[in-house]
Amino acid sequence: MENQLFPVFFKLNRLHVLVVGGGNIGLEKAHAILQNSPDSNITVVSLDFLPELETLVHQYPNVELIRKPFSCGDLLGKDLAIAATNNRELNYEVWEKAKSARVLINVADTPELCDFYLGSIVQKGNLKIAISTNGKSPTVAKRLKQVLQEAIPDSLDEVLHKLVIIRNKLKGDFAAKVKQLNSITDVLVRPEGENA
Ligand SMILES: C[C@@]1(CC(=O)O)C2=NC(=C\c3[nH]c(c(CCC(=O)O)c3CC(=O)O)Cc3[nH]c(c(CC(=O)O)c3CCC(=O)O)/C=C3\N/C(=C\2)[C@@H](CCC(=O)O)[C@]3(C)CC(=O)O)/[C@H]1CCC(=O)O
Ligand SMILES: NC(=O)c1ccc[n+]([C@@H]2O[C@H](COP(=O)([O-])OP(=O)(O)OC[C@H]3O[C@@H](n4cnc5c(N)ncnc54)[C@H](O)[C@@H]3O)[C@@H](O)[C@H]2O)c1
Repeated sequence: MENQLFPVFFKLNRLHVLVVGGGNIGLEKAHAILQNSPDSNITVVSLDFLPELETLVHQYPNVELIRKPFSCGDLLGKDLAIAATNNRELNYEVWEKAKSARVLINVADTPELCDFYLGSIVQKGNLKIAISTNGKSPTVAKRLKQVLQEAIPDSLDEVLHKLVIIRNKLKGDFAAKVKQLNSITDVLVRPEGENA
């Protein structure tokens, strides 16, 4: 198997993310997280911050910026960390400290050190699709996201809403419900032109 990554969907309003570095990459990662999870708890520790990061704080109350050099105490109480400074040795040090604190870490300039990658994300209402190229080409991940964003009809969210109603109305045991739900949604995978 080429890509052995296992995608998960974090509830970041219940977790706390540390970002070390308030430059371009720190901003990009914080922004990507907040686009998806606006209630994320994020602490950014950095010597200085891009003005865009300072603006983000006003928009997202659960984001805090702390102007200081990184120290291992910054990892206390954090669940995930992103090392995004412009100093490779320092990013390595953040990685070492995160590993001893058992905090999962993404080191933006060193994929080999990453416990997890951020994905390129398609959003259609309740539907979310995360794309990874196994770290090979984030640009291709971004392009594929654009293709899928266009290709998936907005009406799919209505389908999801209707299925919640149907799911709650179905009678019978678990197996019977699964059977009915599969039969109702069969149309989604039936080749075009084929009748039921
Ligand atoms: C998906 C996305 C999520 C996000 O960050 O939000 C993401 N990168 C995005 C964009 C992007 N990043 C880069 C470019 C420039 C062109 C290019 O290199 O392609 C572009 C494109 C652009 O900005 O247009 C440069 C880059 N990225 C990494 C390195 C280091 C290296 O590879 O060594 C370097 C080189 C630095 C240098 O050369 O100095 C590493 C990683 N970037 C990942 C994710 C992880 C792998 C994901 C996967 O498995 O595919 C991984 C491994 C770790 C991580 O960061 O989590 C986001 C798409 C946003 C969207 O969907 O719109
Ligand atoms: N994963 C990705 O998507 C990706 C994409 C492009 C670049 N990169 C890599 O990411 C790295 C960061 O790039 P950038 O453009 O964000 O750099 P940048 O210069 O814009 O930002 C670096 C930040 O690190 C902070 N910093 C420096 N020393 C610190 C310390 N001791 N404690 C706390 N903060 C400190 C600085 O204050 C600054 O805010 C580069 O090595 C680059 O190669 C990764």
